[in-house]
Amino acid sequence: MPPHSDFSSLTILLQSSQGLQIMDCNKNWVGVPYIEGALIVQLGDQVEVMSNGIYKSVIHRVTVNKDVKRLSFASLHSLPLHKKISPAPEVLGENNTPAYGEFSFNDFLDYISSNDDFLQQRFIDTLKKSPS
Ligand SMILES: O=C(O)CCC(=O)C(=O)O
Ligand SMILES: [Fe+2]
Repeated sequence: MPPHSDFSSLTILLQSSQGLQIMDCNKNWVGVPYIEGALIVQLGDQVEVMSNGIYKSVIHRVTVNKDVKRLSFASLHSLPLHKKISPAPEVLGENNTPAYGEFSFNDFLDYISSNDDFLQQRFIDTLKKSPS
């Protein structure tokens, strides 16, 4: 699975073997260790926007190999389809400046269905008021 962040608020994941990798703050790929029965919890784009970037949605990818069969169960938890999501006023700084525009899950679906290269540009980057 190519690099992406999840559109959700929270993703809860169970993997049957190693394969998930996350990108660290130095843009290096780090393997998530396989621990039998462990649930992996990832923050998604909705939390990054609601927290005005205090919490980052994790960029991740999955690698497999021909020798080991791998199953994963990903449960993505999201706000309702048309609910508008924007930075919470409580977390805005002194300047009261949101770093992201508002969006709904429906806006995300429109974006990926009308952009063939949606894996090249993350949806959340289109919401940022200034490039990072
Ligand atoms: O298979 C995995 O470990 C991750 C799956 C995933 O990233 C996703 O479903 O969004
Ligand atoms: Fe994912």
